[in-house]
Amino acid sequence: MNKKIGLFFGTFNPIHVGHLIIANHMAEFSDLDEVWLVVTPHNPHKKKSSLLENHHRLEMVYKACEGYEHLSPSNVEFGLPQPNYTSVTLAHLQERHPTNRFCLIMGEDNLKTFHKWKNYEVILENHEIYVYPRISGGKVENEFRDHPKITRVNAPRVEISSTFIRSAVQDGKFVKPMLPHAVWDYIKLMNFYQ
Ligand SMILES: Nc1ncnc2c1ncn2[C@@H]1O[C@H](COP(=O)(O)OP(=O)(O)OP(=O)(O)O)[C@@H](O)[C@H]1O
Ligand SMILES: O=C(O)c1ccc[n+]([C@@H]2O[C@H](COP(=O)([O-])O)[C@@H](O)[C@H]2O)c1
Repeated sequence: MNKKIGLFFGTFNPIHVGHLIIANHMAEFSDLDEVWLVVTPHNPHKKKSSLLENHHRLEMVYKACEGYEHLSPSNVEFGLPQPNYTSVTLAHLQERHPTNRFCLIMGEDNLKTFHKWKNYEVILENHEIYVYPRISGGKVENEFRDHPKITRVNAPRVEISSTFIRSAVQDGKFVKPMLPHAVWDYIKLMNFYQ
């Protein structure tokens, strides 16, 4: 069956409620059939230090998606060259699942730097992008304004970050409401970010 899949890429170190609210909103309130949360081993624009191992980040995404029928974790980038360029991953997925239509889900912050991504023109030629609002500085390039392949989805803004959570856990703070329950329990059990 032809499915329209939204790909929500991230390092998810760890996945938090902000991510989950966006993924669920996209699955429920857009024309996407499913949302896949793709765990990225190495974002080309970020340093790899202080990252938990891939399988731990994936495990947390698994736990977060439990009970959400339309959300699935994906480890597709684990087997691809690093750093992980999204254009490479998209080409790989399209070849593996030729009948699916893959769209990118990104926050407005990422759209502002999208012109610096490798082969961004090719991505836009072959895929739609669903953008949700995020508070951030800078401006969206003119070429991406009113672009026929870019759709804005008015998802709620929840400004939580993984960086904040890592630093709070290290300081012994109780930040359980910012994380899916099972993710908080796993972080505590494994003594992550201490
Ligand atoms: N609170 C949030 N609401 C909506 N989108 C978010 C939120 N936090 C992160 N994102 C988006 O989710 C994707 C994955 O984010 P990522 O895993 O880098 O999380 P992060 O919280 O931004 O992490 P870090 O603080 O470690 O940089 C990115 O596209 C990012 O813009
Ligand atoms: O392909 C690129 O050139 C590229 C450049 C920057 C970021 N990305 C991807 O965008 C995703 C979200 O990035 P981030 O930093 O907001 O978590 C992450 O999975 C990265 O691999 C991809």
